[in-house]
Amino acid sequence: MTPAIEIQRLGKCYGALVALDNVDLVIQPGEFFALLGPNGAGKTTLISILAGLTRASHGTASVMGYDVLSGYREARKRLGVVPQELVYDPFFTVRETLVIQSGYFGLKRNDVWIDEILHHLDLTEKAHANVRALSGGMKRRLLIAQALVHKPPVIILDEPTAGVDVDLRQSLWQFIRQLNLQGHTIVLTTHYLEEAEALCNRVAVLKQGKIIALDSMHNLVHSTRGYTLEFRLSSEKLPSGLQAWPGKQDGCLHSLKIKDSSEIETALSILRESGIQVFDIKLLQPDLESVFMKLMEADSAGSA
Ligand SMILES: Nc1ncnc2c1ncn2[C@@H]1O[C@H](COP(=O)(O)OP(=O)(O)OP(=O)(O)O)[C@@H](O)[C@H]1O
Repeated sequence: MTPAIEIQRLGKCYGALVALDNVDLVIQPGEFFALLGPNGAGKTTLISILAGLTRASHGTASVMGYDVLSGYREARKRLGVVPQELVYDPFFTVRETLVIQSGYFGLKRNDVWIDEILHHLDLTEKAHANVRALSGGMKRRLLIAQALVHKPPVIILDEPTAGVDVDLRQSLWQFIRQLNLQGHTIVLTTHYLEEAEALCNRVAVLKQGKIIALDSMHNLVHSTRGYTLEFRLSSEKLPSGLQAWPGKQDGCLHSLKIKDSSEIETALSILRESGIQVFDIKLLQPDLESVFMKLMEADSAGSA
């Protein structure tokens, strides 16, 4: 099967700064893929190279088998990119913007699809409004609509929900999920890790231009073994039986790392016997955020 995206030994330098450092990555058709990383990791640079907006210093990148340089037009036709920055032409209405964008891809009769996108992005009522009169969140929705006018098989969303309210986020994700179920490949960058965790099947974590983790979402989230038992006590001091357990403390709020359910039992019986009152108790499962934080810490320790 031709990969949706194939990147080999891709590098990008801005003077002495290495923004991408020999990145290899293959994303298969139909994947819902998360490209994560802290600010400045190189996500937008990678996306710009795929969209033909930035030239790589070395290496190759292709979209649905078309090289982004030598097969630029074919690659671009198959890719829809929602950019992070709000860029728009203030002189047109929402609908005109989408008709013009369709024209770039040689699509003359695209009204039915444009209506459908406007509906899903809750922009139908704004179809005839001038773009400059839209709120920030609506402008972002229009960017998403623009990226979808040519029904590209591969869709890259760079921080699509920044500044978008909760209601719209839900309907936006529903729409993107539906596109994914219809076979579109989705690549998402976001700093909302719970969104990535809920939506994506596979994930790459970039840091300083390098991929430091690449796995299925399930494997990555469960790569951290164990749970955290969090409880609020009547005392700042833990009973002596628990003092040597790994964990941390913030006043009367204590978090203990535990391996399995038998340790929950042990911890609770030690607390009961000590006579210290327990006000609140929670068992926290590992999530993408905790794994991400760990990866960042481990990598900094390794590179220090
Ligand atoms: N045009 C440019 N000139 C010089 N340096 C650049 C340029 N574009 C990006 N960089 C640098 O390249 C590195 C990667 O930036 P990039 O925007 O790709 O990161 P990012 O992962 O998208 O970050 P964010 O999450 O903040 O959007 C950063 O150190 C950035 O300062």
